[in-house]
Amino acid sequence: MNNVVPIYINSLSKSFGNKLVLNNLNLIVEKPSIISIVGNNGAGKSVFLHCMLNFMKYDSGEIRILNQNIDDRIFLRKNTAFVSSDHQDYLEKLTVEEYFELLIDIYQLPANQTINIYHQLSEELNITKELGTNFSELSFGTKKKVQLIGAILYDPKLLVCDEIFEGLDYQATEWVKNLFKKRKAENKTTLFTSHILQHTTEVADRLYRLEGGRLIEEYIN
Ligand SMILES: Nc1ncnc2c1ncn2[C@@H]1O[C@H](COP(=O)(O)OP(=O)(O)OP(=O)(O)O)[C@@H](O)[C@H]1O
Repeated sequence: MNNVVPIYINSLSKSFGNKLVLNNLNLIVEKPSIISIVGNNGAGKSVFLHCMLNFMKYDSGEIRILNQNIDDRIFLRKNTAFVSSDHQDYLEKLTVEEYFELLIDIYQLPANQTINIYHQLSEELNITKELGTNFSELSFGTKKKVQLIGAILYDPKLLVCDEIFEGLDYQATEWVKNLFKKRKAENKTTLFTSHILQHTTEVADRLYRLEGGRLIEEYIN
């Protein structure tokens, strides 16, 4: 029996000064699935994802990912991946290939096999020419592709993507949707934010709107 709850968030609050961004927000994802969050600019989607993955401090609430409290940051980093909407500070000065090599070391992945996989994925996503380029010099969409490939290499149980479809071409968009579905078939959870409702409704099992600092479930036809 699978008792692992991918996401459990109870009464999460976060403010900046006197500006309350997350207001007793709750989210329970009880089984591997594809979850989407939409919301207006400034609604708090990115702040929510950063708190959830312990990249940002929050004021109060309880967050458990895959049954573990997020204070266990090593567990969190091993079992989750974050594809940010624009940059990843620690990546900026690495080339794409250096980043993938670093992941092989950190996650103790089988080197030859993983090198073959990232070359294959780089071809599929049309970024082979960028393997020697510094992350900071890549285009918006390419940065997302690189982070996605990095995530696939260590195959986390929870993949979190911020504004994933923005900046991706048609082919990459379809590729990402297939990736999310494949992950679900393998009992892994994906949570993504997006402004593009069409992609959201095509792929998500559950859709939430972040509004007034809380998540409100919307129904997908
Ligand atoms: N480090 C920070 N310091 C102060 N305010 C912040 C900080 N980060 C975010 N905010 C504020 O929190 C609110 C939510 O921002 P957030 O980036 O989470 O919105 P979002 O829903 O992701 O928006 P978008 O769709 O435009 O990306 C905004 O009002 C923003 O100005």
